Amino acid sequence: MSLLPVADALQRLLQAASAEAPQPAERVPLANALNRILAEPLHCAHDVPPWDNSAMDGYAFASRDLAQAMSAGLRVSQRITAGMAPAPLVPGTCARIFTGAPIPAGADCVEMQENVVLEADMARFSQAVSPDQNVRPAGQDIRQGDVIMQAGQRLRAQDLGVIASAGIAEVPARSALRVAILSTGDELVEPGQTLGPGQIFNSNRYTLIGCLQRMGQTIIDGGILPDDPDLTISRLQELAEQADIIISSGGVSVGEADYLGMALREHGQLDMWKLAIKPGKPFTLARFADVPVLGLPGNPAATLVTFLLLVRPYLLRRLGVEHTEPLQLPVPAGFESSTTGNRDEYLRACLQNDQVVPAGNQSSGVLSSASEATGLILIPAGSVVKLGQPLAFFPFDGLFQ
Ligand SMILES: Nc1nc2c(c(=O)[nH]1)N[C@H]1C(S)=C(S)[C@@H](COP(=O)(O)OP(=O)(O)OC[C@H]3O[C@@H](n4cnc5c(N)ncnc54)[C@H](O)[C@@H]3O)O[C@H]1N2
Ligand code: MOO
Repeated sequence: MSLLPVADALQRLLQAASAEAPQPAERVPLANALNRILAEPLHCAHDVPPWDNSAMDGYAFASRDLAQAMSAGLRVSQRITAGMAPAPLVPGTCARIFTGAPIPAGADCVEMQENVVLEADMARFSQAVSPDQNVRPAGQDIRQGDVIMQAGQRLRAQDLGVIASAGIAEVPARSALRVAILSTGDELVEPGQTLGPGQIFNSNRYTLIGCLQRMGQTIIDGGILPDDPDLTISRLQELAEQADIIISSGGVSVGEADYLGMALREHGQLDMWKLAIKPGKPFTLARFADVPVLGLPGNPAATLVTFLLLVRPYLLRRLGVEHTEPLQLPVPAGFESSTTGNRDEYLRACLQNDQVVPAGNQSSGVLSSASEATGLILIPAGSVVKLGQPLAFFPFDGLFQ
């Protein structure tokens, strides 16, 4: 059976996500909206800033009075601080003004105080100022009626600031997806318990919790599923009643105890299985009781890599995000590799002297190298790596968002 190229798998995942009903929108106070995804575009009801204001602490005046300002000086007729509504400027005078304060009617520029000599109430300017100098015009940042952000935008700190500057207190955001996570395997015990013979600690559960928490989604804990065909079906049924999506780890390869994959193939609808990706080959997309199931391979590095490269874009698209590609930068290879594989290989990698190098042991069963790493690098199927050759580097910071 040939392996599905990663690009095709991704396209199918995104299509499957787009085909689901849009996630409902809810109103979220701006202070709680970090990382939320806008459900509708936002319009600005006001000019930002709302009025012309000073960019400097200094003196506001009419530029036609410049010659007088530089010879005899201009009388200071008023003092304007930020937050005031100033009276119109008395013709032939200037106004003491501070950064952010409104420009009075009749003034069209501001000279900074460092270039002004003050004698009694007369301000004499030591250099020329042009019209509009040091004036921040109304609407310089945002114009009334402008769309400030599009639907599908994930809100970053600076976005919250922009929305606040437009006076918007609550935003329409996509509600969180209810994501069930299910760990499979008789060998698993939870950290904190005692390991018996043949047992290992469940690490994938925590990797997935971290990934989903970082994305702000609601986690339904499906616990550890023993290797039992009937229990597999009943647990999938239970979770399908509560969740929008089920993400499992393990049990999707070809072993005789890989009951999860069997249940999906025999009692659900299989969409895809076996991709040209390393680690992560047995990644499975299926539906069970009409709920999408994303079956991640159990090897801990495969769970991490397939979540970041396949599940994350799927979830983002479910939340209405159009551009789901992670940040990728070309970085020269600090190593060579002459072996070629038939799968796109994602190595856990570190940056070293402006080059990328593999981090530690790259076995699919080894996770500590992912902790050492700062991102993933891609070695496309069928290619070798030459020293200095640019490789696609995916920083974890871009992959976890
Ligand atoms: N004959 C073949 N064997 C395997 C193939 C194959 O093509 N033919 N593919 C290999 C690849 S590639 C992968 S990846 C794994 C994936 O197998 P499963 O998804 O069925 O995963 P399991 O067999 O259940 O577990 C694999 C491995 O991972 C450990 N594991 C599972 N869950 C957890 C967890 N929650 N926390 C920590 N570790 C976990 C498990 O103990 C196994 O060591 O199949 C290969 N085999
Ligand atoms: O697909 Mo797997 O190569 O062992 O992770």
